[in-house]
Amino acid sequence: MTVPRQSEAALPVFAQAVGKKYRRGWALRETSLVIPPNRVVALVGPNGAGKSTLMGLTTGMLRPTTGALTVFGDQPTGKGLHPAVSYLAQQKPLYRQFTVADTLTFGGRTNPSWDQGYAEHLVEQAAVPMNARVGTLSGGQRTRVALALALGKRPRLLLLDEPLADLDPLARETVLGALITEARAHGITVVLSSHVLAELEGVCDHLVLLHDGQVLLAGDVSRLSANGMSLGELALHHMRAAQQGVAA
Ligand SMILES: Nc1ncnc2c1ncn2[C@@H]1O[C@H](COP(=O)(O)OP(=O)(O)OP(=O)(O)O)[C@@H](O)[C@H]1O
Repeated sequence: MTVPRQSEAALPVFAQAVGKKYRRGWALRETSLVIPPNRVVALVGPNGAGKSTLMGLTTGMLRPTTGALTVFGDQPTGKGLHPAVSYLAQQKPLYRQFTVADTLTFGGRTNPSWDQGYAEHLVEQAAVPMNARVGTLSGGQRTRVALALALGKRPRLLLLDEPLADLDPLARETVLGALITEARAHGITVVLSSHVLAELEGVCDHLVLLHDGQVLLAGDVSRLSANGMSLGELALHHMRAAQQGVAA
């Protein structure tokens, strides 16, 4: 896959034959992948497929063993996130002793592109009290604060590693709805990893399916599912076929 250098700068993620080897073996092998702009991407695959590893390479927390990966044309340095990228880990690491207001102030101090008004608006929209300590919030409220922190940076790429795992079904629907509205309104590319395929249905328009450290399927859902399969059906069909060792 050859992409001119200039175009690479427009791509949220561009991976060329990327491999990542841990002591126990290869977590990702020869992975070539383009994540185009303005997509809401479902990053799916069975346990151990390499999803978190791909996220780690994109944030720069991990370095590739082989190949190269760029984020808007830049190789992640490992010295903090790319200025255009926000990352929300599953554990949503927030300071429990901080109030919500303190958390947003912290966001402002650590991000040059911080939009305080926008972050406050997102917290207010979620009806989370500004003066509440983070440690006293419910899982759903913490997720909304973590999202406000991630979006307040005004990222062009938002990485979410199983962000909804600790939410009840209603809160999942609300949080996803709010997230997608923001992403579409502001042209943010979102990469969402989840095992709950049903919740990605109607939300994600692009699919990256990993299996055993390799890309099994990647592309816009409308193009991949020519026979009308939903995103969930498509992913399950290919995962089953890969598990049985047959071509889908
Ligand atoms: N720090 C590490 N050291 C050694 N092996 C690791 C490390 N992190 C991940 N692995 C291995 O790399 C492979 C891919 O792991 P990864 O966490 O990227 O998968 P995943 O798709 O995110 O899985 P899950 O859906 O279970 O979270 C697995 O075999 C895992 O055991």
